[in-house]
Amino acid sequence: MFSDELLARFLDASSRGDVETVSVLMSRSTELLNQRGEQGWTALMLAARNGHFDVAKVLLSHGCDTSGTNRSGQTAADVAQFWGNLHIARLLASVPDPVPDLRRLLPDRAGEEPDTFFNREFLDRMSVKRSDSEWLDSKRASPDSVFLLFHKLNPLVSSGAGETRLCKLGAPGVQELLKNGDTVVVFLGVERQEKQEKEDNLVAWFALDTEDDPTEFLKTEDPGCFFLPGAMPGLLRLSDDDAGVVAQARSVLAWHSRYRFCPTCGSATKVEEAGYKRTCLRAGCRSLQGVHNTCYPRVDPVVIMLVLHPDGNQCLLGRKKTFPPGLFSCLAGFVEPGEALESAVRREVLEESGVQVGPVQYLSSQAWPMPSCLMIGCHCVALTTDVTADENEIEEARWFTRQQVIDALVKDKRAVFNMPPRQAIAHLLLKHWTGFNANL
Ligand SMILES: NC(=O)C1=CN([C@@H]2O[C@H](COP(=O)(O)OP(=O)(O)OC[C@H]3O[C@@H](n4cnc5c(N)ncnc54)[C@H](O)[C@@H]3O)[C@@H](O)[C@H]2O)C=CC1
Ligand SMILES: [Mg+2]
Ligand SMILES: [Mg+2]
Ligand SMILES: [Mg+2]
Ligand SMILES: [Zn+2]
Repeated sequence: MFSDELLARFLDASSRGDVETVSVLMSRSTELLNQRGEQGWTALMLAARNGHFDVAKVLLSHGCDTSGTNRSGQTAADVAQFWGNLHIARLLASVPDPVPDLRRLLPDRAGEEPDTFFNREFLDRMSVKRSDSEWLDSKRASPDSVFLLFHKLNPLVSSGAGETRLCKLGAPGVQELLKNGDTVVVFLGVERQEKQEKEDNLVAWFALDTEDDPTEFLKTEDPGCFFLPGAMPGLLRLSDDDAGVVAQARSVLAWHSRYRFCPTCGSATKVEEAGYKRTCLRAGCRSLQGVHNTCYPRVDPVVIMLVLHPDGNQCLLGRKKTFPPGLFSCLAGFVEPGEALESAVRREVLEESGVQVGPVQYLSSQAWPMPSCLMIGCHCVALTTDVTADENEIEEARWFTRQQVIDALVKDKRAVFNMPPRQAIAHLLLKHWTGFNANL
C-alpha cells in the first residue's frame, strides 16, 4: 500500500522531471505506477505533458500502462502529441499494446467451413412440415420413407468394406413399434434433391428408439445388422456421411428419453411437431404460457479452446482421468447461464488450469450428440503461464510445443502424446493452429 502523501510526491516528481525521486518512490511501492491524482492524470501523462522523456522511459521500463485515458479521453501519447512533445509521442507509439500484440498469435480464421464430423447434413429438415399431420402420416406410410432405429440411443448399423453404415429400414421393418402409441417418431427431414421435386416424391426420413429387448427384432432383419455399442467411441465409427443425421436423431431421441414428464409441473406430456415439441397435458400449467424452453429439445453449449502460450510456440492441453492412456486434448466446459462465450472460455481455462486468458477467437462449431452438446471451438492466448490443474477434473495439464503437436499429428515415433481423434473438434483446433494442411 501507499499513502496519499506518497502518491502526491510521486506525481509531483514525474511532473517536474525528477527521475531519481520517481525511481526511488517506485522501488518503495510498484502500485504507484498507474495511480491517478486528483485531476485523473497518471505519472506518465504528467511526464508526457511536460516533456520529461527520461521519466517516461523509466515508467515504461516498469511496465506502465499506456492505454489509460484522462477525463478528456486522452492517452499519454495523445497528451504528448497535443503539447508538441513529439519525441515522447514517438516513444509511446513504439510501445506495443500487449493485447493487440497477443492477438497476432491467433491463427487466421479458416477460409472455408471445415467438413467436421457430425456436421454433414444431407437432409433438408423442412421444419414447416412438422405441423402438417396429413403429410406426415402419408410419409410414415410411404414405402419410400426411411426409418432409423435406435436401441437405448444406439443406432442400428451394419459393417462392411471397412465402413460402418446406418441400416435404413422401411415402414414394414418397424411396424410393430409404430403400432405402439408410446413410440416417439421423430421426423428428420427429406433428402435434398438436385432439381425441384413435387412434395409427394420427396424421400422422408424418421427416427425412433426402443428400449425393448431387440433380440427378436434382429433375428428378422439382415443378420449383418447390430446396434452400435456405447456412444463413445462407438459413434465415431460411423461413416462421415451418416454421422450428421445420427447427431440430429440421437440428440432429439435422448431428449425424449429424459424429459418424459413436464419439467415445470411433473404432469404427462404429449409429443407435437413431429417430435420437436412436448406439451404439458395439465390445463393451466405455467409451461403453456408464452414460449417455454422446457417444451423444446435442448442444446447445451460447450466452449472448447486451444490456449496458446504468449511465446506463440506452445499450447496448453489437458488430460481427464477418463481419457485413454497418452491422450491429451483441449480444455472444454459448459457455458453457464448469463455468460458470453468469451467469458466462459476465460472462466473454464482459469478453473481447470489456473491460466489467465486474454484475446479469444472463434473458429468453428460441432454438434456433439452425447447427448446434445454444441461444441464451440476457439483459439485464445494466455496472459500467464503457470499451470495448476484442477485435480477434480483434470489429471494433468501442460504446455506442448508446436513441434510436439506436429509429431503427434503425423504419429511420428518421437510423439510425446496422442492426439484426440480426427472426429473431435479438438483435433481441428490443434491442426488449424499448426497450419498443417496435409490430409491426415
Ligand atoms: N468434441 C470434442 O473434442 C470434445 C467434447 N467434449 C464434450 O464437452 C462436454 C463438456 O466438457 P467438460 O469438460 O465435461 O465440462 P466442464 O468442464 O464444465 O465440467 C463438467 C461438469 O460440469 C457440470 N455441468 C455443468 N453444466 C452441465 C450440463 N449442462 N451438462 C452436464 N454437466 C454439466 C457437471 O458437474 C459436469 O461434471 C463433455 O461432456 C464432452 O461431451 C469435451 C472435450 C472434447
Ligand atoms: Mg472441462
Ligand atoms: Mg470445467
Ligand atoms: Mg464447467
Ligand atoms: Zn406442466
